[in-house]
This record gives sequence, C-alpha cells and structure tokens, in this order.
Amino acid sequence: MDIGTAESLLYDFSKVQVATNDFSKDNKLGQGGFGAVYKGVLEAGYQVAVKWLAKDSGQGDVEFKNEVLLLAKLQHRNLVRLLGFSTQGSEGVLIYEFLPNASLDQFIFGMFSLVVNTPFEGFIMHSSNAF
Ligand SMILES: Nc1ncnc2c1ncn2[C@@H]1O[C@H](COP(=O)(O)OP(=O)(O)OP(=O)(O)O)[C@@H](O)[C@H]1O
Repeated sequence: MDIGTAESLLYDFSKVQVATNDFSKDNKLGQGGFGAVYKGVLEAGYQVAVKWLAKDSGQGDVEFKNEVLLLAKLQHRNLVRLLGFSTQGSEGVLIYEFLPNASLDQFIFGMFSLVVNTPFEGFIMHSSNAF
C-alpha cells in the first residue's frame, strides 16, 4: 500500500456509509473519548472499525491529514493498524483494522492481570510460552 500521501489513505465516504450500514445502531461497537466506533465490512469482505471524531476537536484539515499519515506509518504487532480515513464536510472518521472478540482495553487488562496475578516462576513459564 502506498502511504506516501494522505490522499492515498482517503476512503470515499459513501463507501464507509455502506460498509457500516449507515452507522447503524446495530453496528456500534462502543464509545470512546473521541466518539462512537462502528463495525464495517468493506467491499472485499474486509472487516474494519470506523471511529467518528468529535466535531469540536479543534483540528484543521491539514493537521488532521498529517496526523492520519503519521498514524498509518506506525506499524507494530501490538498496535491496531490504521487503514485510512474519510471526511464529510467538517466531520472525520478513522478506519482501523477490526479486532475480533475483545476490545484493546480487555487485551491490555488481560496482560496486566497476568503479570500481577502470576507468581514469579509461573510468569517466566507463561512468558516463555507467550513470546
Ligand atoms: N479496532 C477495533 N476493533 C474492534 N473494536 C474496536 C476497535 N477500536 C475500538 N473498538 C471498540 O470501540 C470501543 C471504543 O474504542 P475507542 O478506541 O474509541 O475508545 P477507548 O479505547 O475505549 O477510550 P479512549 O477513546 O478514551 O482511548 C472499544 O472499547 C471497543 O469495544
């Protein structure tokens, strides 16, 4: 994928609407600090999570695109992958890969409780199995 420019990550808003069933209640995955998150299925059957950004974030168009570009270039096995973005007037959405079954919070909390609740010797065993 070419991620040299923000435009290469731009999704057609009407496609995002179709993918999320027009941001229907049934597609809503949760609510975060920036806005609601919806499940979407793109044309090719690829599952995504679409995050609405609050209108009052105070960000301009250029800042928004620069931030998207930066986030899209970050790739790490423990980071949810940003696939792109879409805008409609002054509104913006971010499109992430879909994480099935669990929220990131649950995943992080799970890792945390594993560390806290496992005796030291057990932790070494778990860790060597996990990594
Ligand atoms: N990539 C994803 N795949 C599946 N579900 C997701 C994804 N991203 C977010 N969600 C769901 O949407 C909810 C809100 O996510 P979001 O990242 O906006 O907020 P948060 O992490 O809960 O809080 P904050 O915005 O304060 O960081 C999550 O709890 C999760 O259930």
